[in-house]
Amino acid sequence: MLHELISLDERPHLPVLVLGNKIDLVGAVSEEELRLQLGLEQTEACLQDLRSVEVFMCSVQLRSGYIEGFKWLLQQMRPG
Ligand SMILES: Nc1nc2c(ncn2[C@@H]2O[C@H](COP(=O)(O)OP(=O)(O)OP(=O)(O)O)[C@@H](O)[C@H]2O)c(=O)[nH]1
Repeated sequence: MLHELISLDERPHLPVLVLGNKIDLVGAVSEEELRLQLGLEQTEACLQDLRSVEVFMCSVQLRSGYIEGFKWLLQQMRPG
């Protein structure tokens, strides 16, 4: 599903923000593991020039991480 979204020829300029939430919980996966599980390593390698995809680890509970993610998203969507 994520790969289908990322690989879409339609609107290739639109960025994709992946939020890895609940990092405050014991046993939460690391960013590395999340990227691996989502297959984002390969995606980055082959789609780097096509679509921006970024992972931000966060915790809504601790109010951390997601603001940076949305800031990144806004930045990607600014013209120029
Ligand atoms: N510990 C912790 N709990 C969270 C966090 N974010 C959301 N939750 C809790 O996770 C539960 C499910 O939240 P929902 O907003 O219903 O999310 P959902 O996508 O419908 O369900 P899940 O996929 O189970 O998270 C709620 O009890 C939230 O309070 C977080 O960063 N840390």
